Amino acid sequence: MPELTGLPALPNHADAAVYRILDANLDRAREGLRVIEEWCRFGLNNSAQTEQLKHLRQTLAQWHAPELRLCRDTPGDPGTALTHSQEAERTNVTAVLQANFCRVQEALRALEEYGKLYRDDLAAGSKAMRYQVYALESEILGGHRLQRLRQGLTYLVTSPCDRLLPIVEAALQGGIALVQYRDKDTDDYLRLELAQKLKDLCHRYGALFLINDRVDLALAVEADGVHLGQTDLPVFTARQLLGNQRIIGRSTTSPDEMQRAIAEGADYIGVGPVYTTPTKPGKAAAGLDYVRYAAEHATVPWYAIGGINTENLSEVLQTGAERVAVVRALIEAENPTLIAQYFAAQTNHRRAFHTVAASTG
Ligand SMILES: Cc1ncc(COP(=O)(O)OP(=O)(O)O)c(N)n1
Ligand SMILES: Cc1ncsc1CCOP(=O)(O)O
Ligand SMILES: [Mg+2]
Repeated sequence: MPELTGLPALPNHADAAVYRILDANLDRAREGLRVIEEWCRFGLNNSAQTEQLKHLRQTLAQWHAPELRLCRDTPGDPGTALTHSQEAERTNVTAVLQANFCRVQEALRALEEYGKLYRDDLAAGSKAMRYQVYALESEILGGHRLQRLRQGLTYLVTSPCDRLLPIVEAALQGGIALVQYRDKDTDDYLRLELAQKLKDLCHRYGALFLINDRVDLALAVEADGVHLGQTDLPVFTARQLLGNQRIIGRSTTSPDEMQRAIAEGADYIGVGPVYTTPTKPGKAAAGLDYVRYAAEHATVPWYAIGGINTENLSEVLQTGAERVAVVRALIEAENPTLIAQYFAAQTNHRRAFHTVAASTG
């Protein structure tokens, strides 16, 4: 590599290619940071995060030396014509943020690796910056997670079936806000693979993705959280493993369990089974009385669950629920999109009713 002092000699072909890689990735990282910065500034009104992102962009600009720009050859770059079909699919702010965090991290990794052939300080600086961006991602999307949890009204809990991915995608197209991967019997290596695919799918639609029972799997696939029953890990232990940025849900079947789950720091609770259900054989129904109790006493988001379908949904909503979780109603539906749309419309309508009722006293 040429000396960096004064005007550089023209680099040979391999060096020029490295310079072009560095040039392209410095631009890519800065552009991605700018997209994220705009949300911190105008969407979150968070001046500390906005400043941090601006500082990162300025550091990248300082690294962008003239000799790197000089090697740019945009018309001769075969990559400029390539677009990924998912680039066009940005259905909401979360999807935009996720895509841009990913873009920045990839660019920083390329800068770190190719930077080693250019300047050690650029390589080391890119590595340090990548860790800062990971931390920012969990801060921004983590806070965002709880916000999205509060907004989400419809929850699909999966059960094993041959066409799980297309069924979940169809439900997401109908507006499902959360998906929980629940599968008790499959081998772990297959669960890991499927969980990863489901997470990618959910995130493409801006839905939250949680894992049933298994904190280790949730960590492995970087899920948005876990759902734990009364005999699963304690919320406190899961919190130690998952930190504050991920969602922890807890099943409850009685007022005592509800109060304990809230005191232990669950971010949301399942309330049910409202009706007996073959999905949880042998489990007694907690009934509509418990739904009524939740409507009056729950201080965290809560999902009515258990035996809920299009026929009894209005009864559950009229008893006070505004969020519902279902397995069979969607997994066994002939048209999961239509059913999901129905659930989304009814729960939205109910929330609007509750909002008006609260504002008029
Ligand atoms: C949203 C939601 N609520 C309740 C449950 C039930 O959890 P659990 O009691 O641990 O039973 P399993 O689902 O593990 O059989 C849930 N999964 N999701
Ligand atoms: C997992 C779970 N926890 C309480 S009820 C239930 C199953 C709900 O399944 P379905 O919606 O098919 O009745
Ligand atoms: Mg469980």
